[in-house]
Amino acid sequence: MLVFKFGGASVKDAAGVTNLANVVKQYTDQQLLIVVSAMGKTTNALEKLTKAYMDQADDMHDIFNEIKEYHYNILAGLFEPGHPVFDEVANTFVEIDWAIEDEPHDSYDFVYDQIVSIGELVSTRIVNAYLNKEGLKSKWLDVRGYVHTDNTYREGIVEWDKTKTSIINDIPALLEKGIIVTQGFLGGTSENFTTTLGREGSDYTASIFAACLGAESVTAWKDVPGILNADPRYFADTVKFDELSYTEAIEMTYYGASVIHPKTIKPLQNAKIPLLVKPFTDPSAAGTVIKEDGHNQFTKPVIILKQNQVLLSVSGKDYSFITEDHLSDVFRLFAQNNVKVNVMQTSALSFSVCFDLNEQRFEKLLNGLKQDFKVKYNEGLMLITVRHDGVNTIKELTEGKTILLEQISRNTIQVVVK
Ligand SMILES: Nc1ncnc2c1ncn2[C@@H]1O[C@H](COP(=O)(O)OP(=O)(O)O)[C@@H](O)[C@H]1O
Ligand SMILES: N[C@@H](CC(=O)OP(=O)(O)O)C(=O)O
Repeated sequence: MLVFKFGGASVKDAAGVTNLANVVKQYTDQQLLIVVSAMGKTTNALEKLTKAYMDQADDMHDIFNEIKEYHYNILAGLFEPGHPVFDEVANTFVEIDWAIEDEPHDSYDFVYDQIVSIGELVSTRIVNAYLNKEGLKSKWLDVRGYVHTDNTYREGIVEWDKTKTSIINDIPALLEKGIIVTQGFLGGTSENFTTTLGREGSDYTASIFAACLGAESVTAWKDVPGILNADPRYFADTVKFDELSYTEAIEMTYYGASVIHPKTIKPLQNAKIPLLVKPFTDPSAAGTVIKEDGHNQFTKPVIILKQNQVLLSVSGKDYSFITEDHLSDVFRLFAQNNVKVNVMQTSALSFSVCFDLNEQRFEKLLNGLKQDFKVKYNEGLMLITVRHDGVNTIKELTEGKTILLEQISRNTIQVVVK
């Protein structure tokens, strides 16, 4: 059996959904499980809605109406009026109406997951209905009953044993009957609350299903020809990798290559399942194959840019040396607030850490750190990572910029710049 993952870009409009169905039609001789993300930039819009609701902002209903409007336009491009999918989508949106009628709950991350998850619940309703309309036998599956997580909202940790048991118990028999369409990015807790797996986590969902089912391969259908040496949004002369090893792919995604979610590769590597990254605009193209013996050929350095970084330095209030005790206090606060470190550096009197900005978590982290340390920080920075022979590339990329932190290892150069 095959696992397909279609991301937001592939289903951003009615033409995208039609294209998805055309791709799927080429694989009707195979058992298929299809993981779908929210349409276009819906997750960003739902994040905005969550913030507006938590702040009880005046534009809360306008933001929500825009999200509904966007989906109803796509529906209108795909179905005749009166098709049952209109009601299915409306009923799914009603869950947000109910949620935002009440006073905001204390936990931002909990509310976030209950609201933001609607993006995938709606997109999969639309895709599933369209596949059926096109004569492809498919079934909508609520992923929250299969991908079980703990209750770390916005970053659900998958409970693998329980997840594997649920998937193996039901999915093979369902696949015998037809295609399965399910939501990426979502999980469910033991109390039946919705969690999300971290932004762009739908790739990870595909890998979870593939690993549990022993799939032949996973294909992530993207708006790029495959994995390139750099993000084509920022660099003109990119080259595509025909093959990559799991290890190189893990390193690239760990440093922030946003084409694949960082948690995706490991389960596939453990189960020896190849990951294909292919363009949804040209389904017969080879794309990139990530596999155990994937041959890494670096004709150009790999470049990874991470925007919206914070560089924070802590030092003792009494100018004392930074000791292991201090570091353990600092790391405890990072772990408690779910802030992941991208780069760190220690000197005698201070400890510097670079991480992605998440406003709510950052505020809590700062409050904690300020109890015991002097804290300085810069926001709005960029982390540049260059791998494989990147000395000249890093020089070019940092020209005219202020370097605030630099770290060099055998294969990798990282700089934080303003
Ligand atoms: N090294 C890279 N190779 C290819 N694409 C990359 C790379 N780094 C970043 N990207 C970006 O990743 C995007 C595709 O990933 P993503 O947007 O997460 O896809 P989707 O959400 O549709 O699954 C591309 O449009 C591209 O801008
Ligand atoms: N919709 C979620 C999950 C996801 O993976 O999306 P995409 O496949 O479009 O990156 C997000 O935007 O974070």
